[in-house]
Amino acid sequence: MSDQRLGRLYAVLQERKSASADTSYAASLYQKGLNKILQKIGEEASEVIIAGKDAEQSGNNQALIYEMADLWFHSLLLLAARDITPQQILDELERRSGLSGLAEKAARNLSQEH
Ligand SMILES: N=c1c2ncn([C@@H]3O[C@H](COP(=O)(O)OP(=O)(O)OP(=O)(O)O)[C@@H](O)[C@H]3O)c2ncn1[C@@H]1O[C@H](COP(=O)(O)O)[C@@H](O)[C@H]1O
Repeated sequence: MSDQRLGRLYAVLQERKSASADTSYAASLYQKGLNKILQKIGEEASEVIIAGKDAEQSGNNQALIYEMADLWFHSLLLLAARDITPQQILDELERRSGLSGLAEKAARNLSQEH
């Protein structure tokens, strides 16, 4: 299943914390700091939006798949930088399963009022 592959990539990204920025893209971003990683996520999210609109117009999803992979990669890098495991995100999604998105949103709004 794909989440095993995400887990393997996450493990590589953890290892890259001690790698040289000259040989590792992940290491180069860690060394630039969290703000740089967050900036990359913003850029990749913008590229996903553009690719999503293009996919709707052209009927071709290829560029959207490519840009989404970049966004997932940089999101995994952020998780690794903060020592959050992919499993913790899957657990949060699991916690929400069986609950309508509308009901979940109502519960969120209630908890923000308190
Ligand atoms: N899956 C990826 C992956 N996806 C995207 N990218 C990089 O993410 C960058 C995003 O694209 P941009 O167009 O924004 O790149 P850019 O213009 O070079 O970036 P900036 O100079 O603007 O920062 C590119 O440099 C891609 O190579 C990735 N880099 C590495 N991996 C994997 O991560 C692991 C660790 O990689 P290293 O740290 O490089 O060893 C390896 O298993 C790699 O396969």
